[in-house]
Amino acid sequence: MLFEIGSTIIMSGVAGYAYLKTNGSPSNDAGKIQKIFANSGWNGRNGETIRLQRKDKFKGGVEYVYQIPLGFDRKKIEADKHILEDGLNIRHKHLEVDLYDLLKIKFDKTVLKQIKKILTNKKIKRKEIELDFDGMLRIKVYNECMQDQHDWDESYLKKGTWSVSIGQTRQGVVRHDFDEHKHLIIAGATGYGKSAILKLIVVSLVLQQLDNVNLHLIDLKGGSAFQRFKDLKQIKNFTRDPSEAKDILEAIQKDMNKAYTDIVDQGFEDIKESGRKERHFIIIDEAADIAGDSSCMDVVTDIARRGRGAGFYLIYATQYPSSQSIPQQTKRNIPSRLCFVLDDATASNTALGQTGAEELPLIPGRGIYKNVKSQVVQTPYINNKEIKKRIEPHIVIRPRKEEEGDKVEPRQGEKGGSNTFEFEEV
Ligand SMILES: Nc1ncnc2c1ncn2[C@@H]1O[C@H](COP(=O)(O)OP(=O)(O)OP(=O)(O)O)[C@@H](O)[C@H]1O
Repeated sequence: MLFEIGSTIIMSGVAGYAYLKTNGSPSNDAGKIQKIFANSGWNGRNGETIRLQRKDKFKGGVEYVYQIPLGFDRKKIEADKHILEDGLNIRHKHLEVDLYDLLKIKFDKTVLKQIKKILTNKKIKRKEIELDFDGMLRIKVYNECMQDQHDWDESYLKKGTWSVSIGQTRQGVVRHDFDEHKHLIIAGATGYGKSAILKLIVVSLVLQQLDNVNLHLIDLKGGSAFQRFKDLKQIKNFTRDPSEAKDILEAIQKDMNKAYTDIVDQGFEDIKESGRKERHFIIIDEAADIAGDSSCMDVVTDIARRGRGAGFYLIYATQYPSSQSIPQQTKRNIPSRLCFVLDDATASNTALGQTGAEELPLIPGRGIYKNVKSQVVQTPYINNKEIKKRIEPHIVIRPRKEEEGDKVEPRQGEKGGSNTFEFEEV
């Protein structure tokens, strides 16, 4: 009986598979792509269509290489990539079950369970695509979604450098090298990973450049994400109070001016050429809260413009990207962006200079990192327990206010000792 049910299902599966193959219906991805291009008006000016040149299989997907017609607007397709992705994920009346999956079925009492599993897997799998242009249009179709969490470990560090891991793609780790690309704007709706990546950047900088990194943390979000860092010996300024932000920014600007003059006076073009080792990071989390204060924003813009040469790098995070929270001049001086999901295309355009962030899946840590080119990444995730473990050896117990006059020297924190700092877990 079981055998009969199983073999009937398999035979109808094989028949369905053969039907789809011979019928030439656009159940195959190449056919679907061609149809989507025609229906979306993405073809060339005279209606010329893209032409499939090659189809290469790789592990986990297929790459389709197309010749593109004259007048083809690649920006339009990049912006509307989701249309292509949605089209490829439209299901037919027949589920596109692989013949290979059917042939793997074992005829025992679990046969129905196995078939159900194959069909369920098929239903929840979503294809994702990547686009590339190099004279040809390359569309990589992946059979499965990107992994939705990458736990951070020490292998993400690159000791002695200013290059920090910012994301993971299918091809590997994506890094932001602050000495090369300098400042960074981070945007994203609440709850999708801004604080998490800021914490990871702080931890990475501390562990990679223990003696050379100077951190200025301006945490205006009202939460306590940065609180755990405030007693690190690398912290030069820390505030959660918007009214203190202006004084701190002005003091940083003064130091930046001095560093800049020293470097230029010594005949160097920038800090890298001067061989100086120290760098300053000004990290502002919720930048929108100081956006209305023109004196603060003048300093921010000045750091964005002149900080690169002096080794003063800005990391500017906001959940409300608008022309007010990210002024045009600041934006122009910060080409690197990391953007998590945003409410709409306008916000994506403001933060990223392109649409797309509004179409990201609702997965914490999923973002678009844009430097020279933009790519979808999953930011590595470090939890608070791991952060505590990593930074604890670098905590110093600072003198309390009343002791300051007595010039008490800061002491190094000891693991498990009486100086162990208490952390607030958020
Ligand atoms: N890269 C990631 N991988 C997996 N989970 C993540 C990642 N980043 C964040 N999360 C999860 O999402 C939660 C919210 O992240 P986070 O606090 O960074 O958001 P946020 O954008 O800063 O939000 P808010 O602005 O409200 O503080 C985290 O507590 C964590 O559980």
